[in-house]
Order: sequence, then structure tokens, then C-alpha cells
Amino acid sequence: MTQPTVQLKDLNFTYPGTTTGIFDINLELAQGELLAVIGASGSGKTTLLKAVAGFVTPQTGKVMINGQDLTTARPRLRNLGVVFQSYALFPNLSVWQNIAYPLKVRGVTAAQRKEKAIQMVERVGLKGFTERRIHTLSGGQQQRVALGRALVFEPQALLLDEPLSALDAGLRVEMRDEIRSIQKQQGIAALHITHDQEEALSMADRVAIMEKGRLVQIAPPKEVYDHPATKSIAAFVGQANLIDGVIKNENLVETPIGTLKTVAQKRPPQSKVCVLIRPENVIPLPEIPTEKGRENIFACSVTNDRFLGSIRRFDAEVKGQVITGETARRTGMKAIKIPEEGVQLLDN
Ligand SMILES: Nc1ncnc2c1ncn2[C@@H]1O[C@H](COP(=O)(O)OP(=O)(O)OP(=O)(O)O)[C@@H](O)[C@H]1O
Repeated sequence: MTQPTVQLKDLNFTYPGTTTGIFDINLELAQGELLAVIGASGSGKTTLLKAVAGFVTPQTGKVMINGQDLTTARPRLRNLGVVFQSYALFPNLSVWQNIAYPLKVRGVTAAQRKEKAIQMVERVGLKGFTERRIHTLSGGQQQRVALGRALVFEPQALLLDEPLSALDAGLRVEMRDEIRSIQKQQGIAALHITHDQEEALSMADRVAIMEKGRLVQIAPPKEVYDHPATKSIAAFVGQANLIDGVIKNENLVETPIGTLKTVAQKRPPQSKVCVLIRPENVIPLPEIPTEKGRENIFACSVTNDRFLGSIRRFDAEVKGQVITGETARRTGMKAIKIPEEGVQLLDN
């Protein structure tokens, strides 16, 4: 197995005089991997990034970068490219001069740094803007400069702290693809901090979820979404209907909306569970089917119906319980169907 680029071992850091920080962090960032760290505000994402970057020094544990123990090394010596939410660019310098700056502080000759900076200007899609001053650029263009500046000195890894949160929605989506493609092209490992779970799911090779300073699940995006380790992760990642249930047998679970068929599972009868149903698994039916024996179909009344362009998000009330669904269909509905594969069981 190839050596991980960044390896965090049993890392603990508490802010002086507080009980907040990050606890028991174990994480490996493979070469070329983009790992997104998500979590609620205050869960410790930025603190984790600061520990990797060297802006805080953990009380215990190790930060290894390409096999070297850099736990207490100064930030500069770690050779990591960092992009923050606020771009922190030099307003009085041009695009290429901003990008060339890290090369200047590293003692690269003037001719070489101009050549490298101009190559990077093109790589981040700013050809034609080389001589422009920073204040004449849009937010997205400034973010490209920040990315170029973080990559120009061929860092060991890239640390991105909410790099897109200052951009408007459309540009944010465009820049996701852009950052991803530049990161892949460069073959560089990246730790991407974001509070935007959609951004994390769409960009990352793996997603790490933080809660109260701890990593609670690390897995590929699809696995985190389809098989969240806990109820709180299910609620945090994507939209979720979470209802209480009691296991009846290996295929059935009793819930407030009625008996739900599930795929075969091994929990013993009477176990209390949390039932997770994602909105896309709530299928609207225009009529209540008359035939008997129809499983997982429930008569409902629609209490809210939101038009979101390509889809509708609706609230269907079934026996006093609201189940949110999403559909591209435009027709009315009298019942919902929840396929058994769409019924996930989590510990309660
Ligand atoms: N310098 C500091 N001194 C004391 N406590 C701090 C300091 N910086 C952050 N904290 C606390 O540490 C916890 C984690 O903060 P951190 O900034 O890492 O969270 P975050 O997940 O990045 O949040 P956000 O999404 O809001 O940026 C919070 O409770 C915060 O109040």
C-alpha cells in the first residue's frame, strides 16, 4: 500500500482554558484523494485543519505528512497549500504577482517565478487576466487566484477551508467542478472543510463527519448517504425522514404510519430502531390501490407541496406523521409508496 500523504494519529487538541477542541482524531489522506470534512457549526472542522496546517499544536497525537512527523513543525515548514474562505490576496499586486508570492518567499529567482506563476494562471482558468489587479476581479476569479497561489509551489497537500462559501450559489457549483478537476490534474491530496453537505457529497472521494470535536464516520459519499452510521448523521447528510420503529420480524417493522416491509435484517423482534426513509424513496401514487395485500402503501393527505423547479418536495401526512418526499411528477397524490429497499434501520 502506498504511504498516505497526511496521517493523523490519536490527535487531541483542547483550546487553552476550555473543554472544546478535537478529540481522538485518526485519519489518513491517500495520495491524490479529496477528503471532505463536514459537520455542524462549531463541530471542530477548522480546528482539525489548523492542526494539520500547524496553526495549533495538538497536546497529544501525531501529524505525519508524507511519512515525516511534523506535529510541532511551524506552518511554513509543512509545505502545504492553504485556501481560506477569505482569499487574503494582496490587493495592490497583479494576478500573477499574487500567485508568484509563495515562490518569492521560498527564494525562487524572479525569472523562474514569473514563468511558473504564468503557467499556474492558465491552469486555474485566468488566461488573459495575468496583469489584472485583484480588486477588479469577481469573487470566483479571486478564488481561482487563491487556488493558484496555494498550488504554485507544489505543496505536499492542499487544505481548503470553506473556499466556496463567499460565492453565490451558481458560481459555487461551477467552482466545485473546477477545484475538483484541478486537484485531480495535479494529483494532489486535499482536505476540504465545508458545512455544505451537498458540496462534500459531490466533490469528495471520501467524506468525514465531525460531531463535537470527534470524527463519527468516514466513508465514500454514497455510503455515508445510504448507510449513515447514526441517526444524527442521517439527519445531517441530505434530507431524512426519521421515525421510531419496533422490529416485528426479519422483514417487518412497526411504525406510527403502519407496518413497513424491509429487506431481510438480523435485529431481534421487539428491538427499538430508528427508521430512515430518504425523500426520493417516498413515491407518490395518484390513487389508493384497491387490491388487498399491497405492502408499504399508505393513504395520505398532502399538507405542503413546494415547487423546486425540476422536482417537488411534498409533505404527506400519514396517521398524524409527516413524511417528506421528492418527485419529478406533477400529478396529485392520494397515497405514498415506500419500496422496501428504501427503508433503512438505524440504532435508536
Ligand atoms: N481560539 C479559540 N479559543 C477557544 N475556543 C475556540 C477557538 N477557536 C474555536 N473555538 C471553539 O472550538 C470549537 C470548534 O470550532 P471550529 O472553528 O473548529 O468549528 P467549525 O466546525 O469549523 O465551525 P464553523 O463551521 O462555524 O466554522 C467551537 O466550539 C469554537 O467556539
